[in-house]
Amino acid sequence: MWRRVASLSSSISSSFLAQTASRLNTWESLTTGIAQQAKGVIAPKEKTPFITFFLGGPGSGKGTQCIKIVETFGFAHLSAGDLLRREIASKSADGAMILNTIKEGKIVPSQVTVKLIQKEMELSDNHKFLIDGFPRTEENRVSFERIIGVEPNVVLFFDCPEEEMVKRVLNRNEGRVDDNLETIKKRLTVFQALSLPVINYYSERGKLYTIKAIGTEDEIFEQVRPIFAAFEQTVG
Ligand SMILES: Nc1ncnc2c1ncn2[C@@H]1O[C@H](COP(=O)(O)OP(=O)(O)O)[C@@H](O)[C@H]1O
Ligand SMILES: Nc1ccn([C@@H]2O[C@H](COP(=O)(O)OP(=O)(O)O)[C@@H](O)[C@H]2O)c(=O)n1
Ligand SMILES: [Mg+2]
Repeated sequence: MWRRVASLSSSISSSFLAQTASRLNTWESLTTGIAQQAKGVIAPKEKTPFITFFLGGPGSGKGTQCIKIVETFGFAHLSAGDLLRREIASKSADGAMILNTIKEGKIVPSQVTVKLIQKEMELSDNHKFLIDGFPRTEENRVSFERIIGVEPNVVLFFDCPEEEMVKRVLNRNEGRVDDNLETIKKRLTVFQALSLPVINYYSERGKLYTIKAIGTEDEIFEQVRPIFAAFEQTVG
């Protein structure tokens, strides 16, 4: 189980800690754990999380490359879109709202998406995360930082011409309600207006790696692989 502990990370939010602690049953068990570690009774097991955001327009190949990174480097893959679609399928209270938002090519309120990501991170045994299709807006970005309390280590941007993205999405064949020309056009507008500012934000902070997302899947992976290979020693 991936855990972050206050004494090991001052940046973690109190709500995240509280929820983590409740999964460990009580605050007492958490603080006892910290005390034991401090005394060297047990070796610390917690690893600092390593967070990667995969950004890019619809059909730019984010999900495809995530699968390759999982296979090669053992990351956990959290697709924001998949988590939202799972919520629709589970007929949860937010399901109808999420479905309408996706059909319209708009962005689901950040609170909803971040909570789903948070739950997956907490349940994961892994400490290395590929967060795919998130953050898609500045609101997404700020909400993640506020609720999860951490920033990404690395951000990848899959830069793909619109024409190619449209072609790929129309051929995707996964039965998605948003893989039609009308919704794709809306999604591309949303991407330009709301997602590009997030990409620029990470570029200004020196965290962005731009991938030329044209070519075969393997050719694109040859751009992606060295980024992760370079971090492999430090990530663990
Ligand atoms: N390099 C590529 N060349 C051609 N088609 C691709 C490439 N990478 C992915 N695809 C296909 O394009 C579609 C969209 O890819 P996907 O990984 O789902 O993109 P995203 O998650 O960015 O929307 C899928 O059908 C996928 O198989
Ligand atoms: N951070 C996110 C990610 C996806 N979504 C919604 O889910 C849809 C599908 O996202 P996705 O990541 O599966 O899409 P692709 O880029 O893989 O085509 C988006 O168009 C949004 O409607 C969202 O609202 N917020
Ligand atoms: Mg995808």
